[in-house]
Amino acid sequence: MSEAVYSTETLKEAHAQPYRSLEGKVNPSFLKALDKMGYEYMTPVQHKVLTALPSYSSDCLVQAKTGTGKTIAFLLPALHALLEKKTVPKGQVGILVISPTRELALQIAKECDEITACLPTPIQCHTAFGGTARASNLKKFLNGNPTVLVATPGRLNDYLGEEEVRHKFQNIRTVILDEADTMLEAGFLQDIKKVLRQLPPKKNGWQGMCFSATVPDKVKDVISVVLNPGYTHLTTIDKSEPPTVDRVPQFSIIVPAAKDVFNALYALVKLEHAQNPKDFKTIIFGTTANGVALLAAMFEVAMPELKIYQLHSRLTQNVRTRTTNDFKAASAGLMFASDVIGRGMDFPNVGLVIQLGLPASGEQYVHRVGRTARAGNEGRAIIILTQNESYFTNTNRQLPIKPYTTDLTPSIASAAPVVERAFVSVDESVKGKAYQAWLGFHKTLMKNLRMDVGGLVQTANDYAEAMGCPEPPMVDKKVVGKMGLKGVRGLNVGTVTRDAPPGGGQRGGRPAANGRGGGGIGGGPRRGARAGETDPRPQFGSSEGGNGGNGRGRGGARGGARGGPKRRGGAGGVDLDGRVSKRPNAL
Ligand SMILES: Nc1ncnc2c1ncn2[C@@H]1O[C@H](COP(=O)(O)OP(=O)(O)OP(=O)(O)O)[C@@H](O)[C@H]1O
Repeated sequence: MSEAVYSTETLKEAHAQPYRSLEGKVNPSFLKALDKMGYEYMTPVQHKVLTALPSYSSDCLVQAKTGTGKTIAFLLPALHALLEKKTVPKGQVGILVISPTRELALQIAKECDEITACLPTPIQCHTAFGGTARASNLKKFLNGNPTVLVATPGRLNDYLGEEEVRHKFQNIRTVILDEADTMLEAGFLQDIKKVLRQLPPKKNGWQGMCFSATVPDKVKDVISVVLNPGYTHLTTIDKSEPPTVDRVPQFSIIVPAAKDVFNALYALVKLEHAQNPKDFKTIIFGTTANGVALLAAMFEVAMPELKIYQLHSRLTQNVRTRTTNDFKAASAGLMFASDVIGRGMDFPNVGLVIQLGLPASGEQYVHRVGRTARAGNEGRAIIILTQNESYFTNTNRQLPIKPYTTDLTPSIASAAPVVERAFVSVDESVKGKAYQAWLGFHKTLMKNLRMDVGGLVQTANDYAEAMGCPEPPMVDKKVVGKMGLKGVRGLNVGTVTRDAPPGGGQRGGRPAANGRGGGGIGGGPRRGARAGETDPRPQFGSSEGGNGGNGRGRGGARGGARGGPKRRGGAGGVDLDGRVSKRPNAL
């Protein structure tokens, strides 16, 4: 099949093989569970894995488009082989699934629970990720029978630091990397290697399974950390097809400058909503967590007719989980998100994905687009870029992006007063954090953006002006130093204290030459902000891994997570919160 059509109806029409045809090959309890889940036919990737894999214990690299049912495609053979071989004693982990994000880990665990629900003896599936109570989860894990563990790398490494935990992996039989290209990328690779060092060696015979929608060549170079040479490579992607969700119409809107993005986004959402007022379920991806929080805050005021959601690493894990579940169940709403849900997450019936600003890569763009048009449904995708950022479409010519068909110019002009008014209600500290995150994110892209530091700061200040800041928000001098922006004209440098978040600034903080007549104390902090609402730490120089839930940083601190390794390896970059870290921008 060349098209990704995967609802039961369309699968039937496409003459997909029914799960029934696997009777005698797959444990009947799984077939019963699949039937209960409403999965009558195999999607192409499920069919391929279940019929073309030499054995259900074979090492494999599997590539299939987003939203085509890869989760079942790895769980089913691994679980079947686990039950058949019976080599994993009670209390030991048999299958380890490693996922890049907390939300995805939860989603996989839920699917595992469903598929094992009809077994005569239930199987326990545990999760381990940051931002959750470590001690009680670990106790449950150690005292329970976690036959399957779904984990994010940071918390997993944290667990594996304990002798008792390592003991539970002595009979491991399958290690699965979901979103394998991300897991084997520079940022995560060190974590994965560290995990593998704590597990029994590969020569003991455990199976490795790597699944992803995108598999760049650089990943194939390091795949040997989990797969034996001679592994089976299965793909349902036709080589002649563009490597993307080709049946999703994709459009771009190029606006002149950073100051125009808010008006353009508002005008676009207004227009798209008017065209589809019923069941308008849309995800809007921003570049940094704090940038996303800003958009959500503005839209809450500007568009009260829509239910607004937000998901990013600056929220507690409880809030993240609740919001994930709410948005999954919602029939309509506007979700503002960072890449914490850029991959793998299955939100039913999302009809539109909007990306505001540059994705980390062409692959990440594809994964974000893949949040729509899932399981056979329709969907569209739109990316808004500034003129400076428009190189993205030129350097990713394989992506089928066409110019947006409606001229938004008049709507953008009429959006301006609404957006301006809405920003009046947005807290200055939210603006300040978004400004700082913007600087951090774009600093790493200066070469591509063809900007020097002066131009970068000027553009950031235009962005601040567009959000209604009377002058550039204050940035802590330590942060300015870490960003390598010391002495750059136009910055409002000061001392940001515990009570004064970025954008606020301590009274009496040293005003800097901001090129706008000084002043220095930009948009003071909201007085009496509750503890925990502001970030006492300078926002650069630490590596949180807020996306991956690696057990450290904000979510971890609040949820009682213990610190994992201090940093990830790899090329320097800015994490999803716009903070400089040692790892690249991708998840
Ligand atoms: N055999 C099937 N029949 C009908 N629906 C299915 C089937 N298998 C999976 N689905 C549904 O398809 C959707 C996508 O599945 P899944 O999340 O596993 O896709 P994926 O390929 O892992 O996506 P991504 O690349 O984004 O991670 C889910 O809603 C899932 O419930």
